[in-house]
Amino acid sequence: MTGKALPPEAPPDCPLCPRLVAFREANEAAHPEWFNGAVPSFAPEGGEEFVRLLIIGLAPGLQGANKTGRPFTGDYAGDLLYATLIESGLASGPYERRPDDALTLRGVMVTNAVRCVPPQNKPTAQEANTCRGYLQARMAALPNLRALLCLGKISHDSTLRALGARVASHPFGHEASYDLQGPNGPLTLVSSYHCSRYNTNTGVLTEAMFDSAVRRAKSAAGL
Ligand SMILES: O=c1cc[nH]c(=O)[nH]1
Repeated sequence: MTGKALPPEAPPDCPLCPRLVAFREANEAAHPEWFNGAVPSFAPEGGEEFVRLLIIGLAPGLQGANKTGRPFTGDYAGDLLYATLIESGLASGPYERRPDDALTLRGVMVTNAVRCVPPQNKPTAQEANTCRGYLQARMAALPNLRALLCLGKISHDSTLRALGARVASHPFGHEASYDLQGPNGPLTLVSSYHCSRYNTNTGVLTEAMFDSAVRRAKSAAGL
């Protein structure tokens, strides 16, 4: 943690993680037309007060959210995430891999544990710690938040720490679910294997498994 209170959204040119700033600058030089910044959370229709479920990914993909500026937009993980949200009634299409595609979320916000793209898709523990202040502020700014869906172990662990809960007492697992205290009242945390192409290609996560985790989180959120 930085020790300093952070706002719910990072400025696009957030300076907190030197390695991520250097990576951003290299990406900017190579692809000036890309977004190349800390990616803001994707809010539902109606805004923050309508958010009952917060979906927390790992970090922007280089050619996905880092390019388009919207979480999970433009890469395989987003294809699966947004198709599943549409199927379960938590979003309305079309999802077309671009931020102006008119996709709308219903009662759900999508964010990331780390807001800037990391090299090789792997944030360091220090980067997750530093970015956690934004996640804490993000949760605190959602007055009607009831449930969290954490995609992958890094998101799961970072979210537990953001809530002041012990990681060792709340092990990660697919559809692991814990009742915790959030900044604005009780929260149910549901975890899922990350919806990455790697996990679906290797059979770690099937579409049916992902759908089931999303529906569990939807139900916990009362949506
Ligand atoms: O975790 C992820 C993966 C892809 N895109 C994101 O925004 N987050």
